Order: sequence, then structure tokens, then C-alpha cells
Amino acid sequence: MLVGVPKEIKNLEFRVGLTPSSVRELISHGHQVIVQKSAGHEIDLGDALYQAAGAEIVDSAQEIFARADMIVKVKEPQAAELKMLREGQILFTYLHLAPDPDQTRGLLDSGAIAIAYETVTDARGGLPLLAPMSEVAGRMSIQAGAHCLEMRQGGRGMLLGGVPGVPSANVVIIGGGVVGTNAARMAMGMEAHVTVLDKSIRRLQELDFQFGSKLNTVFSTVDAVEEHVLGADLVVGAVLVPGAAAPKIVSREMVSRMKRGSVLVDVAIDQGGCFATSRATTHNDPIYLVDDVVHYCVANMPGGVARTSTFALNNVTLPFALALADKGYKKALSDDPHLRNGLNVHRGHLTYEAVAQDLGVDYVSAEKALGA
Ligand SMILES: NC(=O)C1=CN([C@@H]2O[C@H](COP(=O)(O)OP(=O)(O)OC[C@H]3O[C@@H](n4cnc5c(N)ncnc54)[C@H](O)[C@@H]3O)[C@@H](O)[C@H]2O)C=CC1
Ligand SMILES: CC(=O)C(=O)O
Ligand SMILES: [Mg+2]
Repeated sequence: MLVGVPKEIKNLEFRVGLTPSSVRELISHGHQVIVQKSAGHEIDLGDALYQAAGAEIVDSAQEIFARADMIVKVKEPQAAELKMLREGQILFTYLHLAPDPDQTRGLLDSGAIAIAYETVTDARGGLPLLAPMSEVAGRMSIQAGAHCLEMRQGGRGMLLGGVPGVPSANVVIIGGGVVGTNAARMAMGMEAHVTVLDKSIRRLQELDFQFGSKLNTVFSTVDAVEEHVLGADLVVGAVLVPGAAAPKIVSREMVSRMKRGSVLVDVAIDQGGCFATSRATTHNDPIYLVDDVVHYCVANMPGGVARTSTFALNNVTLPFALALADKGYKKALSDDPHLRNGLNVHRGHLTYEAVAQDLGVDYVSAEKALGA
């Protein structure tokens, strides 16, 4: 199979779909790989490294999209990329379709086969291709939040860990999954006072067992959210209902009652955000204020540490990219129900139920679309 890797074009996005090692692995399986010139330049993965791994370097994204059987990317296709996708072409990348009707329409119109990293599952009920980026974003949420608490950003002027004689900040994390756990670890490491809310008691039990008395765990109800958000200096939004738009946990009215200069970091913004006042921002212009509450809502946080993120992402995507290339998409998806859960769009049909429901688009099951 001919696999193509275009340079990412989303704002300040420097991750790459395949590392040189992943390219070498695909080539050792008998495939060919074309990589757009300078795709990894900013993260010190220069063209020479890709060539040494066996890739052909090509000048333009147009050439990648025109020639490749499968496109491996990081972020959802941007408008210019949607236009270049071809019927029957495989697209393997993050999509986050539920809050994005325009992209969904573009993918349906393209006739491509779009497999979303974020809805591929594993046998333990996890999301293995989302997990490493959630680890990154969870860890970053605390450094971003700490920065936003500084005066210059409109924050309360608080140090997360305080100093001897001055109390530490209250960090409240809503959603104790991968993002939430990593955020909690970093916040505890910086000696903040940390509380995690989740609606899953099993998840709270696991967190309690893992972190003991350093972490407060609270069952998430409207009451509990209100109490903890109003007392927080930094709130991290980290909930997920896989594939679906994020539930709005914190209302507009609640935000207006938060402490002046407190900070909301909405990591769940890629699924539409879990605070009523959230709107997606970029690394170029990451924050804004609503009622004197600082909002940080960058939808591609891991892009800010693109080198770490590229390697972490490739560690998990490579086995699936190999399966798709080795077997062809039909057999790879038929053989592996977890990879099949990644199928969001198949030749003009929407094949992911939660997305179809959120967007009011007709749904066809992946099995039916694949003719199984
Ligand atoms: N902005 C960015 O750059 C990035 C965003 N993300 C996003 O972060 C979000 C969280 O991802 P993960 O931690 O991997 O998901 P996860 O599935 O590991 O954890 C989500 C947690 O939210 C909890 N939850 C769901 N609904 C809830 C509710 N109503 N109240 C309280 N808790 C609730 C679940 O029980 C679960 O423990 C996702 O939207 C993901 O796409 C992930 C990586 C990067
Ligand atoms: C998960 C995601 O949206 C990202 O890594 O950019
Ligand atoms: Mg206020």
C-alpha cells in the first residue's frame, strides 16, 4: 500500500502522523511511504531522517492526497484537506466529529473511509489511541492553568503550591479518566490541594487506591460540582462520553459566581467543551475572560509539545496503521472489532452512532457499511 503523510496545517500544529521509525516499520512490511517536505522540520524530524527510513519526500500536500491509498495524519482534516480527499481513500487521524458538522459533511461528501483515532477501543474498555494524548493534555493542563493564574493572564495571582505560611491553590478536576488522572498527578506534584469529581464510583475507587490521602475524590452531582467549582482557583474539564459531544457540567450562571481571576482549563473542548462558556481557542491566542474568569480552551493541546506527542502517538497508532496497510481496510476492520469502532465515515455513510445522534445525520452500522 502507498501511505501518505502530509504536513499538518492546523494552527501551530507541529505533530506528524508517522515518525521515521514508523515509516521504516511500514517499509519493512513491504509498503511505500510518501512524506510531505518539511513535515517534521519543527520537531527535529528532518527530511533526511525520513529518507534514511526509506520514505520518498514530495513537495506538496496535493501530491500526497492525489497518490496515497491511506493518509495518516494527526488532526482532523482542515477545509483545504477535505477538498483533496478522494473516494475510497483511507484517512487515519483524529476527527472529533460530534461538535463539527462542517467537517462531517465534508467527509461524507468525499467518499473517503475515515477512521478516527479517538473512538478506537481496547479490550479493557479504554480508548488506546486517545490515551497518550490525554496523558499529555492532562499533564499540560496544570502547567497551562498555573500560567493562567498569574496576574498577566488575568489570573488571581496565585502559586499552585503556595509557600510556607500561605495556602496552596484549590484545583478541581471534573472527570477522573486519563486526562483527569494525569492532571491530578501534576497538581499534587506541585503541592496544590486537589479534588477529582467523577460520576463513576469505580473510577473514584481506583483513584483513591492509587493516590491515597493526597487526593480528594468526590462523586459528581450538580450540588458537588457547584460547591467545588465555586471554591476553586483552577478547574480542569476532563469529562468524556466517547464519541459524543461533551456534557455541559458547569453552567453560565455558575461561571459568573466563580472567584475573580480563577481559571477554567477545558480539555474536553475537542468534544465541544464541558463549561457553558467555553469556545475553542488556539495556541496562538489560547485564553479569554468571561466574568473575570480566565478560560484556556485549546483544542489541540498536545500540539504544544509536538515532539513528545508525536512519539507517544506513534507508539499506539503504528500497530493499527500496519494492520490497515497489511490487510487492507476491509479485512483489518472486519478482523478487529476495536479498530472497527474507529470507523466514523465509510463512503458517504456515517458509521458512528453517537456522532449521528448528536448531528442528526442518518446512521449506518460499521458492520452493515462494510457488508459483513
Ligand atoms: N484539548 C486537547 O488537546 C485534548 C483533549 N482531550 C479530551 O479530553 C477529554 C477527556 O479524555 P480522557 O480523559 O481520555 O477520557 P476518559 O474516558 O479516560 O475519562 C473521562 C472521564 O469522564 C467521566 N465522566 C463522563 N461524564 C461525566 C460527568 N457528567 N460528570 C463527571 N464525570 C464524567 C467518566 O466517568 C471518565 O472517568 C476528551 O474529550 C478528550 O477528547 C484529550 C486529549 C487532548
Ligand atoms: C486528542 C486530540 O484532539 C489531540 O491530540 O489533538
Ligand atoms: Mg465572578
